[in-house]
Amino acid sequence: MASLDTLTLPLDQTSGDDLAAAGLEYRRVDADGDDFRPFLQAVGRGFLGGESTDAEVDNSRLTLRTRRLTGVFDRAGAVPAMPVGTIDSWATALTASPGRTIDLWAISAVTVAPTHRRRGIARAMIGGELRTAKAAGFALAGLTVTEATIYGRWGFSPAAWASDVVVDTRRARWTGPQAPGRLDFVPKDSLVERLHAVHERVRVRQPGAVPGWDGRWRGLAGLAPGDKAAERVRAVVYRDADGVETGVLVYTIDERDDFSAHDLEVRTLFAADADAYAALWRFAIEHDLVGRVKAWLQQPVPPVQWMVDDRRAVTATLTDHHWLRVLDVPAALAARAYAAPLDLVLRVDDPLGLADGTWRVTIGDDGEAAVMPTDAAAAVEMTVGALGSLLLGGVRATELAAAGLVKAGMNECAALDRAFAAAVTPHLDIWY
Ligand SMILES: CC(=O)SCCNC(=O)CCNC(=O)[C@H](O)C(C)(C)COP(=O)(O)OP(=O)(O)OC[C@H]1O[C@@H](n2cnc3c(N)ncnc32)[C@H](O)[C@@H]1OP(=O)(O)O
Repeated sequence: MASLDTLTLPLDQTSGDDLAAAGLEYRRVDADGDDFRPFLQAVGRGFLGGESTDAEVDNSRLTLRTRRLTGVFDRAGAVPAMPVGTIDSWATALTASPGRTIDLWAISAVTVAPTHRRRGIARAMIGGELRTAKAAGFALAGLTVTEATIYGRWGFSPAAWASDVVVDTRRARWTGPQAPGRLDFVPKDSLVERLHAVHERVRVRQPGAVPGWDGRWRGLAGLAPGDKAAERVRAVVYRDADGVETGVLVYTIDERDDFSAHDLEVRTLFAADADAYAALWRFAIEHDLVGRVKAWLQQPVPPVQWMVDDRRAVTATLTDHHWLRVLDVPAALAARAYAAPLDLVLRVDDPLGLADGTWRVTIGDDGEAAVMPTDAAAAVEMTVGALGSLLLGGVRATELAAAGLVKAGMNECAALDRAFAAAVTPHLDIWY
């Protein structure tokens, strides 16, 4: 279904009616129409950015043409063409366990004009996306968030995490593996293809990951208009002993007062195997005239901590990154492979009524889940948010039970922990 053209789906009637009752218009925006520039300016304003130039509008259009753009308009406003609410969405693929993906309704660009905040516009827009996604057969919706306080009320919850990493290179002597391949600088204008190719190898094995897109790669590569650091972007690739490109590092060096201790800012580092990872991190840490390496969206427990002699030279700050919302419990649970058998009755509470119900969940020795509706008494109860967090195995049922988010006995929690244990720690390595 990732191939489904979401642009052809109708607008949600409930949201349209709710907004109309408040004197507001809910309508789709065509990336090639007159509405597009004001839509983009509204998104930029919502995310505290400046006004987009013509070149930036053209660049954004390349991506947003394939997405479902929806705006909320106030015809009584001073500039009625400028939406007071924006949202975009598209069908993509979430890796549920290594080598297995499930269709995901991805949501982004959620903004409401500061003049119109806290009147229920976001509620209407998010509700509209969830109902549309559910009606189209999606089992999951997902997003990355500006604030952790916003989306829980709609059943989203963190399912994959990422770490912001800072390495003090003066303390970090390399003790990690010696990679057998080679490193080479490559030109910026080759990076869209290179980032795409390496990331595709990474993300299919990485629970919590989604594919990138050309606009994302252009941005990281310093090829998007308006990028003030573009001329400082450099890129290095790793090729293994067979000449296969398995890693790419894109970075800038930001000057500090001490000319021997600048900051190397990693824009992105994708490595399809351990050798590529070690080679690229070693390159960054041992770079001359660099005192600090900073890298965002790294693995929750970054392996580089184990590759230097003073592990406290590496600071990793964990943050929730990928929030999921279950829309169809049987389909979401069937998406992944499990680590151990399980047989229990699960009750899921969903205040929005999209994924409410009671199911018998049976996981066989083959790690496959069968999920059937049942009237039997539930041994385990949880909110739809808790289920979203457990789904990829990024958090243990025992931990959520301690927080009161899962209601189950110790034995049921232990069984859930064994079954849901992730083969690879969930991680999302891009913003979307
Ligand atoms: C996937 C993404 O795009 S993440 C980006 C989110 N957007 C931003 O951070 C941009 C800046 N912020 C905004 O544009 C707006 O404040 C939004 C989109 C976050 C909220 O829009 P609003 O129209 O004001 O929200 P709305 O009025 O529908 O609020 C619905 C509920 O969420 C609550 N809420 C809204 N924003 C926030 C917030 N930032 N933190 C906590 N609660 C919030 C409201 O209080 C309300 O709660 P209630 O139902 O208990 O009364």
